[in-house]
Amino acid sequence: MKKALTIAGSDSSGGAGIQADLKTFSAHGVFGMSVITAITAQNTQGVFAVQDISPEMIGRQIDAIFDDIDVDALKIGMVSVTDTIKVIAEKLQEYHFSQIVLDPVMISKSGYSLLQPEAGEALIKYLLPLAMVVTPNIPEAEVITGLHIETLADMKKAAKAIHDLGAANVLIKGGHMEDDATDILFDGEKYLEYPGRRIDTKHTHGTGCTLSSSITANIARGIPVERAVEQSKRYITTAIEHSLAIGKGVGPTHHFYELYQKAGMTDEQ
Ligand SMILES: Nc1ncnc2c1ncn2[C@@H]1O[C@H](COP(=O)(O)OP(=O)(O)OP(=O)(O)O)[C@@H](O)[C@H]1O
Ligand SMILES: Cc1ncc(CO)c(N)n1
Repeated sequence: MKKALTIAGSDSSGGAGIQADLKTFSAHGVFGMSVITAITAQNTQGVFAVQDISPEMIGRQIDAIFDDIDVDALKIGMVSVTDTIKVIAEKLQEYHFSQIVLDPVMISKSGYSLLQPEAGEALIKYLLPLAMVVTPNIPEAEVITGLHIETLADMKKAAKAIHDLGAANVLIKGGHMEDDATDILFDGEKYLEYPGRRIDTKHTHGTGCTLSSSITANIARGIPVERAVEQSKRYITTAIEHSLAIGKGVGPTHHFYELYQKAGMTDEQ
């Protein structure tokens, strides 16, 4: 069985973070493991408190996994502070690990800062160059590049700028655009468009986490990046179409193996 790891924060309401990642791995038939970087008190209405896990404990979790188990791919989500970023980067270099999907989580949908502003530079300096795929949304791509993004052409410009910072493949997500939810992938040579019609729902809690963990699971299964993203775009679209009106606010996406089959992805290994 293929094995995937998520290095991310816990979302007590189960819609985003570690919980979304592990559900997504399971739905893809991949064995999921976790390194918890922070615990959030969070629900569908907001993030109310965050407790960061110490960098030492994060390092120990990474060691415990890599000393014992062969990881096929991993994703990085919420990383909170500079010292957390540094220990993750050091450990992944120590283990010569490169199947890395980086979701540069900055601000939650409800507006809470999940990455301290001064840690943004460390994320760019230490984690971006290690990423096989990085998956910023529009506001994150704007922070990373300093560019203003309104059009598909702007997304392409930002993708190129982020590639220049060292990430091998850059996927800019169009979830925050006005009309279509089209995502753009740049691999250093060509741009690929992954068109997506906008689904009219408020229940989009954890869409970014779900997409990046789906890509991680597909990479763990040996699927090349372009096709992994294509399949994961289908998965997230289906997961949003079937999202759940759980709680009083922004409900979560839906993860079920049947959805994975419905998205037409069972033909792969
Ligand atoms: N309403 C929608 N309809 C269709 N696709 C959507 C919608 N919202 C987001 N997506 C898609 O979901 C994926 C995640 O994108 P999004 O921009 O929402 O990520 P995010 O902002 O990082 O999410 P999060 O708030 O969980 O951090 C992308 O493929 C995007 O195109
Ligand atoms: C723990 C966690 N990670 C990521 C997100 C995505 O915004 C969130 N809301 N919570």
